[in-house]
Amino acid sequence: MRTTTGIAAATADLSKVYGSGDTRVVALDRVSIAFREGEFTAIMGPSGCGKSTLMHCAAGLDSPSSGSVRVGTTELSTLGDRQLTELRRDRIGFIFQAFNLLPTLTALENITLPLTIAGRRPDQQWLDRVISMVGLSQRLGHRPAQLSGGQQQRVAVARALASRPAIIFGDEPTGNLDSRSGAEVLGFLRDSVRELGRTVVMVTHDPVAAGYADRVIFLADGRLVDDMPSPTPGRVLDRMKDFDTRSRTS
Ligand SMILES: Nc1ncnc2c1ncn2[C@@H]1O[C@H](COP(=O)(O)OP(=O)(O)OP(=O)(O)O)[C@@H](O)[C@H]1O
Repeated sequence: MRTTTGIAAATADLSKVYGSGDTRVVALDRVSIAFREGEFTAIMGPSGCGKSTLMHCAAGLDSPSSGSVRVGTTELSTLGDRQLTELRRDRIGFIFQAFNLLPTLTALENITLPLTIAGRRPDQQWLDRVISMVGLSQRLGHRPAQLSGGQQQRVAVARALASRPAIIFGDEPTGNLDSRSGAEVLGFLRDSVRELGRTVVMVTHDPVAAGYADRVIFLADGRLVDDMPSPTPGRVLDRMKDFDTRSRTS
């Protein structure tokens, strides 16, 4: 689904504060960022800088303390719990570090589970395209225990794509994979953007993973501090080293 704005999701002055008094933590401090349609963005920054919080707020999994989030043209604060659940189900795909597959279901059943729960019929042509893109056509009857870690994450990628979501969020999607399987999954995420026209936003610690993205945004102490187009692993690594140097000298 194309919006008229060309923006798949955006935050404006998004802040998130956890706790109060001595335990108060400002996880996000007035972050304004737009994720453009058809773009693959990586979110990076030192541990605890707010990457996961940004992703969770942008995906409607967590609510802002102040500021706003929209997905497409929908302002999330205008939605009730049920509408928010439906928006997540219908318009957002998720891929986590843990594959989160149901062990008793086959690969195909796992892929179509969100659609089954929503009572929707899969768009068969789209599903076939997704399954062949991730190379699972010969494994559809296997259960997760009969698949390698890389294959299980491919099932999770196909599951995230099955409903043709406007935007896919990945939280360290290659964190549990060896480098070869990780490279495959990153290649599929890139193909989801290039070939299937999706929008992908991924949190990662890995400069090599970020090198697959079209753009890397960097957070530090809850603030957006840099925005790098056409990243390479080398440039991302240099930027990350810069954070290390500053935190040692400050
Ligand atoms: N539920 C919570 N309650 C209190 N503080 C929290 C909560 N979730 C996150 N925080 C704090 O907010 C800050 C940002 O956390 P977040 O998980 O977004 O960082 P991150 O950049 O994803 O970290 P990492 O790279 O280590 O996963 C951290 O200081 C964290 O301790």
